[in-house]
Amino acid sequence: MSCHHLMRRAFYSKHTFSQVKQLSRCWSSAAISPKVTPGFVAEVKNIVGGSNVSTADAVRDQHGHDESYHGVEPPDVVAFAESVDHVSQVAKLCNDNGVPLIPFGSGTGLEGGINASRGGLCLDVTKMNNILAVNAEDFDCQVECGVTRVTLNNYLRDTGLWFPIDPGADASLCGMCATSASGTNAVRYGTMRENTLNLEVVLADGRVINTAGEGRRTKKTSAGYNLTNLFVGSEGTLGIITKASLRLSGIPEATISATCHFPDVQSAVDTTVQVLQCGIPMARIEFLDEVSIDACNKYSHLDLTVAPSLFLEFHGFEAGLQEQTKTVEELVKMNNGSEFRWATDVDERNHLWKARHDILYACMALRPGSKPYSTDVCVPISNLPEVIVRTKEMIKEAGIIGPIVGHVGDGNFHIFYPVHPDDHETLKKIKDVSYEMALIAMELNGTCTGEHGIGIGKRDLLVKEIGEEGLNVMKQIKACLDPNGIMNPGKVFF
Ligand SMILES: Cc1cc2c(cc1C)N(C[C@H](O)[C@H](O)[C@H](O)COP(=O)(O)OP(=O)(O)OC[C@H]1O[C@@H](n3cnc4c(N)ncnc43)[C@H](O)[C@@H]1O)c1[nH]c(=O)[nH]c(=O)c1N2
Ligand SMILES: CC(C)CC(=O)C(=O)O
Ligand SMILES: [Mn+2]
Repeated sequence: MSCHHLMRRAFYSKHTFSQVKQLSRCWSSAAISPKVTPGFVAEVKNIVGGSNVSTADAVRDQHGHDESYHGVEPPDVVAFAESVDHVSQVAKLCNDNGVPLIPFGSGTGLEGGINASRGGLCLDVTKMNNILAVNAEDFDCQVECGVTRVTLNNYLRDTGLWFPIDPGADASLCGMCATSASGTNAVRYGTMRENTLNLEVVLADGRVINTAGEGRRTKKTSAGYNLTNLFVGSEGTLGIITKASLRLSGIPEATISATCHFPDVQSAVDTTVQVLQCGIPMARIEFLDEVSIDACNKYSHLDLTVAPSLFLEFHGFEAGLQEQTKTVEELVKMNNGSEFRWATDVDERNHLWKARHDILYACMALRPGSKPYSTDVCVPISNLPEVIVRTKEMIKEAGIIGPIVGHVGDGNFHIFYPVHPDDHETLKKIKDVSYEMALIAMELNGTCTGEHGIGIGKRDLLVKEIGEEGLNVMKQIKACLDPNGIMNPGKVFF
């Protein structure tokens, strides 16, 4: 462990979140990585242009944290790339000088992925925001790394196509590749893994590769190793993704949303399993426990019954949907669920899903002034009731507030703990319960993260999940692609 790392660790363990935030600002006036010299900054300016480089505190602070509870760790310098050539030259410069290089998509991550724990250069790619091609007949497109999900969908509106992966946040599409994001539509449309056809990646030494070969954008390939999926979920530790070829889907002819509630968690999850077993191609099946529903009612002005609930969405042809909704209604009834509350008109549907996506902010409003500590585990769906019920017991025993929401159709769920950053006692309880929950998920053949990634928060869990040997192979791959260890150091592994 480097001296700098030890210093940081000691520092963070002794200070409150707000002190750290304040002090890291003072710190930030001095270079964290001694290799970021004025000469180095001048060379970066030569590459991307003076106006695309900043060492201002405000800019570094803004780039030193994501939407998670982790404190601010600003980089020494922020550079804005405008082309692949910029990215390639900056990578080579960092590599030659041993300067940490942290790719920045849009900063919506939830595991501290962009924190500059070891200082260095943050490469912001938001200016690379061109939609390069839409091949409507082939259901695919190619975008530069800074294009966000909402921008792409607005652009596609008149084509009858859309990009369905929806983490709620308006993340950059290559940031979504980097974290292997998914969200509410994954039960029907898959995750970033299934929807990425090819990536252009700049490696640590500046080389540029296309993971499936230049220009390839097929739905299938058996050509060699799957480099595309090596980079999906690599969290900026293997290279900078500069372009993505993505699969698109047809906008469904008809869409219906509904909510219903249940006497307990088990019946909501049993219903989900039975719906999937019947082969109903649900677009969304989201679980919200009674605490989340209460938070949603208050924050998003809904008037739902405060009970474990499902938010459902059906996509398809009008006639088919009638059959599907009828079957699901019957299954809900069989499991003692309530009547459906329908949301058929577009405004009503948007309001419902906005409320679901705003859950993070709704939960924080339960404790004004709090920050969100979010968790993310995924298990085989039949084990979902057990992990949720056991976690709820731990939450009750610890005396903390922990609303649960889940992409139940995938066996994936989150708990958001609204916590005051200075409340160490509660924070410790939350960390303990979260850790235990991840261990339970793994004991039940699950993973410690379904969609948010490892970042800095789950590094010790990764080795438990993958095993020493598996982790060693990951480290060997990293060493092969990034021998100087400059790519987002301190993320995914220690
Ligand atoms: C309110 C809310 C709700 C949700 C979520 C966030 C928030 C704020 N998320 C998480 C989030 O949307 C997700 O992590 C994004 O995919 C990250 O994209 P950014 O562009 O913001 O990456 P960001 O800039 O935060 O970076 C994330 C990581 O990727 C790396 N990175 C970014 N761009 C890169 C590039 N071009 N090349 C290489 N590495 C790059 C970074 O270095 C970092 O390690 C989520 N997610 C989810 O899966 N399901 C969900 O339901 C939700 N819900
Ligand atoms: C845990 C949350 C902050 C985000 C998320 O993944 C969700 O709302 O589904
Ligand atoms: Mn989620």
